[in-house]
Amino acid sequence: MEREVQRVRQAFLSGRSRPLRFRLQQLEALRRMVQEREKDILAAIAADLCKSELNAYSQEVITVLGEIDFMLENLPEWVTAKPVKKNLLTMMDEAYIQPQPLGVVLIIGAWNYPFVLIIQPLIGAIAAGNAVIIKPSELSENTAKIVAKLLPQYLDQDLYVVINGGVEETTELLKQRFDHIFYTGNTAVGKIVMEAAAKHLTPVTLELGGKSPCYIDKDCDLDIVCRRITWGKYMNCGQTCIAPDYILCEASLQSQIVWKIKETVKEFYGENIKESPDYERIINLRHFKRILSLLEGQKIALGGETDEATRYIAPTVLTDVDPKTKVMQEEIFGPVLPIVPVKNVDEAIDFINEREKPLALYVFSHNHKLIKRMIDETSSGGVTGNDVIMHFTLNSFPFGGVGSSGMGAYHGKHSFDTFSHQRPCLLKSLKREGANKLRYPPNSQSKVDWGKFFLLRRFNKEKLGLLVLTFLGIVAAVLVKAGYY
Ligand SMILES: NC(=O)c1ccc[n+]([C@@H]2O[C@H](COP(=O)([O-])OP(=O)(O)OC[C@H]3O[C@@H](n4cnc5c(N)ncnc54)[C@H](O)[C@@H]3O)[C@@H](O)[C@H]2O)c1
Ligand SMILES: CCCCCCC=O
Repeated sequence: MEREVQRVRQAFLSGRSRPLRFRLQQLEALRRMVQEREKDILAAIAADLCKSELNAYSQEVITVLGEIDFMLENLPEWVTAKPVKKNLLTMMDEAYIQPQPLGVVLIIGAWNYPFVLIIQPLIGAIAAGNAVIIKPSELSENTAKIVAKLLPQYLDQDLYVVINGGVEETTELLKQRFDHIFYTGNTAVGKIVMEAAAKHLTPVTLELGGKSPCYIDKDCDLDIVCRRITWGKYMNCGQTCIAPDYILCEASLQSQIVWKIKETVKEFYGENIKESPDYERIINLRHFKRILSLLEGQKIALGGETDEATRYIAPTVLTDVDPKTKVMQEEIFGPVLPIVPVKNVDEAIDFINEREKPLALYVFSHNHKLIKRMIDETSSGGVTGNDVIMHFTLNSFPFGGVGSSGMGAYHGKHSFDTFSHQRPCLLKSLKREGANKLRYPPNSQSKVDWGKFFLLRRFNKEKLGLLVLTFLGIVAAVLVKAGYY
């Protein structure tokens, strides 16, 4: 493992990942890979999650292609040094921020969207000029294999390396020194990753999970609300990091919500859900059993049917759920939707704030003020009002968690920033030494007074002010040089 990381570091130190032209070429090659090998990629995702190729394309491949196009279009501007405002002490100098690659980045992916969750950060890391080691999830083994097979056929083989394996291999990998670790997965392993990173003072991005609440106000169109929630909850069989985890609403709304979700489930997946190409399966038996255990002692208002052999769990709704029960203590990550009755929006806000900060928050209401209030008085990674999931699709948004749902963010420019160091560069001339006497010892009250004047004085008309200050600066420099101070 050590040797493999060393090899990637040597490739980074060669400098070839840095030029803009190279980054663009690699991103274009990645796009070619996705386009030319689309069938293989879709087949792998489909095999891992019992997903139709159409769904694999729309949930994963579209996002990847959109992200590559966005990078190709904007990268030339992002890599350019940005001049910054100067003060009087630096106004004759060159001052700019130069984004630079961090070095060797480790990307650890999760299984639930196994392609996009490793390729989207990879796009950002390449765009920022880094070398990358990618560790796909071992649970989505087909996607892990196809990525390991295809990437070296299209990308630089020494700069971008896939290492497959499980806990043992990841543990070994985490002992190595990286310049950034980007991890997607559960919160418990997030802590392990952060602890390992701390040993080398490596910065981390942690894309974690949590229980994303969904508040339904009584002032709303329940037909539409339930269609949107049904879509976001049962997509990928509930195995989506930002799926609505549970509903908070007044008790009187519960029966209508159950009825409308039931109707929508029929519309989306037909009478025989097991036959629907749009309804996936649970990733493995361990997760299947874990989700089943969450149903114990609950009032099942819809669904509840299961089939261990195919890891099928029907779209399920639980009503009158006691917040102290197990289903409300952990992220469900399956097609089970508890409804927890609350008296009003105040109680809903308290409920959310008493728990860990979620990755997403959803609020449904005709009342715009109520939605704004929810946003103001709670915290979560992201929010969508009157819909679910959709904030993920906008790459001008930073995507990430807060508190126990994660740290750092990515997508679009935010990915580029995550994998870049914003390096401040100040280039001075070796001339004009006279002016520097103001800051050299021995200090004096008049030097301090000049310093205060140059650095603390605020002028309304900035340019005019700077001109005056420049003039005064020259006078001061002349006086200092002549030995008056
Ligand atoms: N925020 C996001 O973007 C996002 C996206 C997808 C999933 N998630 C969250 O991820 C969770 C589901 O994923 P998961 O954790 O089951 O995926 P997982 O089991 O695939 O684990 C994630 C990665 O961690 C590695 N790993 C597992 N145990 C490890 C250990 N002990 N030491 C080192 N590495 C280890 C795995 O090899 C894998 O690559 C949910 O909580 C979900 O909300 C978050
Ligand atoms: C529509 C794709 C959503 C992907 C969300 C990633 C987290 O699981």
